[in-house]
Amino acid sequence: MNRPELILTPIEMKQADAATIAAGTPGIDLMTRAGRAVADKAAEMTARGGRIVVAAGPGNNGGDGFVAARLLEQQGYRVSLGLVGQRERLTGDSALAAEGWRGEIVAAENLPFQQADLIIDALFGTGLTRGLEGAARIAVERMNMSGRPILSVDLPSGIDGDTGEPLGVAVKAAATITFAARKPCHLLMPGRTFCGPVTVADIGITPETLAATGARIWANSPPLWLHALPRPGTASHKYDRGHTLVASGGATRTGAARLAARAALRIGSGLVTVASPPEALGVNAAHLTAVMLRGCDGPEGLYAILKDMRFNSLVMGPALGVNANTRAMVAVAVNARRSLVLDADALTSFEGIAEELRQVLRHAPTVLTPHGGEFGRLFSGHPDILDPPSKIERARRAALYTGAVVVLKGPDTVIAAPDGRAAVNENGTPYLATAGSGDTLCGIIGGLMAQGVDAFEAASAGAWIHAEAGASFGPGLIAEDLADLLPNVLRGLLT
Ligand SMILES: NC(=O)C1=CN([C@@H]2O[C@H](COP(=O)(O)OP(=O)(O)OC[C@H]3O[C@@H](n4cnc5c(N)ncnc54)[C@H](OP(=O)(O)O)[C@@H]3O)[C@@H](O)[C@H]2O)[C@H](O)CC1
Ligand SMILES: [K+]
Repeated sequence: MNRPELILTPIEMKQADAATIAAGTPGIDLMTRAGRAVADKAAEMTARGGRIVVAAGPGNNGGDGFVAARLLEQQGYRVSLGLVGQRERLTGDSALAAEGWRGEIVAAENLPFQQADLIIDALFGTGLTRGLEGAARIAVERMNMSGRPILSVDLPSGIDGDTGEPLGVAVKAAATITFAARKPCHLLMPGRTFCGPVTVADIGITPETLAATGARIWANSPPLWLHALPRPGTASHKYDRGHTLVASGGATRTGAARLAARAALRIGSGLVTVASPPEALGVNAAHLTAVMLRGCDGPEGLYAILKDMRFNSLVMGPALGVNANTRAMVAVAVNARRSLVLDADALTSFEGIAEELRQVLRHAPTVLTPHGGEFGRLFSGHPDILDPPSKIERARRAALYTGAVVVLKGPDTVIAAPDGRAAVNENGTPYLATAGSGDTLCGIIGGLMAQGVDAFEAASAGAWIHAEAGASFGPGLIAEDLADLLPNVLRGLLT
């Protein structure tokens, strides 16, 4: 199986860079390999003899641009190069790289972008510290307005490598070539949409060196969790595959729990039961077949059900109601020490009192699945959690604070564990933004935990599988479809 794909933050990348140099590879060699990779990619995108316009910045990103410019000219391209800043101010490896460029150097904002067959954006990479102003800003605006394809070196200039946020104006690239590993901005929104397809070039920094930085962010894909997915043995009994309990809302709010329950069953939970308020038993019974049904009158009812130790995984929140009753049910669930997924109303019931939730959560493996709005409500009054500009950091801090795995949903769903591990999902589809989609996701995660999958792997696998199912259907998707798309996704993973 492939290795999980490690994502490096700009700081970690600099550490890996420095460690490689300290181990004997000169920095200019790394830059030359990086520049060669850029030139190869540019040549792939442009017919021989075409016109390539390179915009170089004052740091090493610009150095990569100088190397690429030289190599492309040697290959017969007509290359123009422009610089932001003074040639004499270049230092270190980028000064060395600039020495290899014998052509003219113009001011970057005056480059003939309109006439380019390809623009190479080598203005700023991982060293960007603030929004672009002056000549750099004008150069980026002109590049974007030219309508010509742009290849960004490392990342689109103007995008923050850590967060994926534009710090002002930013390059809209047709493609991006990065080095050694992807950075968070290549996966997180909106950065991902500025990059175009991203190629990772090997410049001789080993996977061991990357890992030695202590990097703990991964692209969420099967190599991260496939080993943990349950595979029933020939002697498996349904009780070996766990029993998921899903709490239903009142008589007019029962659909969400059934969506979660069906997904839990499809993902392989041996048994699934909906715990329904007495007044909703009729409507739930009318719609359930393989999923079982139990009457459950609030916290006391739940306490009674959970005396049966075979219920090993609970899903609570979808349409459960935002109130003290829900809070009390969460407390009962947590005290029963079963695996727990809390979503929607089970989170919003703790609006502004995340401390109360944190107190109860210490007891059991728990996954919280908020979308951005629920996250903001739950942690209102916690600027330390809500304010970091990186979505990964926000999810991590929430995980650390609550002791739970946090799935912060969106087109770039981030899954974070209290120990600092984080995964970023990127296989979703906008069609998943539909009513009931989240209910299905928490059913999938609960169903995986019922089968003994650890919280972080269950949440990561659940987010990926859910997105894959949605993407496989595409236009017209409704939440009712999702559970029945799971077998096909599972077949692809397990056979
Ligand atoms: N990672 C690797 O293994 C390799 C990476 N390479 C390339 O190097 C860049 C990172 O290079 P670095 O020099 O650290 O950073 P940048 O080139 O991105 O930018 C730094 C310079 O830009 C100035 N700066 C920053 N923000 C702005 C701004 N908004 N406006 C104007 N100037 C700005 C900064 O100056 P300060 O004033 O902030 O001090 C620097 O002068 C990486 O992205 C790769 O492309 C290697 O070539 C190969 C190995
Ligand atoms: K760039």
